[in-house]
Amino acid sequence: MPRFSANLSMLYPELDFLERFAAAAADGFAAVEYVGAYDREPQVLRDLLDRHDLTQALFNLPAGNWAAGERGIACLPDRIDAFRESVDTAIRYAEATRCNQVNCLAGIVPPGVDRQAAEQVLVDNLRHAAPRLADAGIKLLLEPINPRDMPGFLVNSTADYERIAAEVGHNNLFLQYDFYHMQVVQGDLLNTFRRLQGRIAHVQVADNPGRHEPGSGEINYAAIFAALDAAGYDGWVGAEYRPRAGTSEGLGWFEPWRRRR
Ligand SMILES: O=C(O)[C@@H](O)C(=O)CO
Ligand SMILES: [Mg+2]
Repeated sequence: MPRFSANLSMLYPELDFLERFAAAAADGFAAVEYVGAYDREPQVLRDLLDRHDLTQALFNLPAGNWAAGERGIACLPDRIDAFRESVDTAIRYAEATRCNQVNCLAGIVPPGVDRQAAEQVLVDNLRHAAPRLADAGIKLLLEPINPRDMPGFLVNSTADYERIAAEVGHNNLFLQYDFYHMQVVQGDLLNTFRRLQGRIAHVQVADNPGRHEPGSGEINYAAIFAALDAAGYDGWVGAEYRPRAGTSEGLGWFEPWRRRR
């Protein structure tokens, strides 16, 4: 039976961030995830998780200046020291929230920087991060993201992940398999999931086109959820989509799996 995590960076946009924890719990989610909450004290997050009996399923390494358009600093040649500090910060937040996996957003290749050079910076940074996170009992994930939603983003496909993971050469580098991004970039969703399942630590779902609720577009999520079960996938499934109307009103797809208190 799939276990769902509410992605608080996209769900409940009608609420302030800290109010979204209660809303997700009230709607029957057992876990939450988000891009990052480094502007909050870790204990504030831990208190909310405890108060609402929620698991922290995932968050991202610090991703730079989000408002200025940065989407990760791991491939930026002039931010290597900042990246290495970000790993320590992420460990501190993961320990406080009992989160056992973090995603690395590779970043957008800056103008004038060669993609291969940016990828080498990413590889070197992941070689730094993977063992440190492993020592803390935290999985490091790498998420391919489609270039339509995030133009210039360095890691777009599972082939990119496989090439980079082979270069990094550390077993603590897993794949974050976002079905929405993978549908946009490469399709063949279930074959790819099955082939890479041993390296997939987290999946996320949204439909295409529009990145709205599962069942709103072309992706057969009934088949995908059944296949996750059949494959014995025991990770979280991140509900990471733009609600078409109110978040709670749009949770009809989630009915079979709500946690009933
Ligand atoms: O798919 C996404 O956009 C997220 O998983 C993420 O981490 C970057 O926003
Ligand atoms: Mg995602």
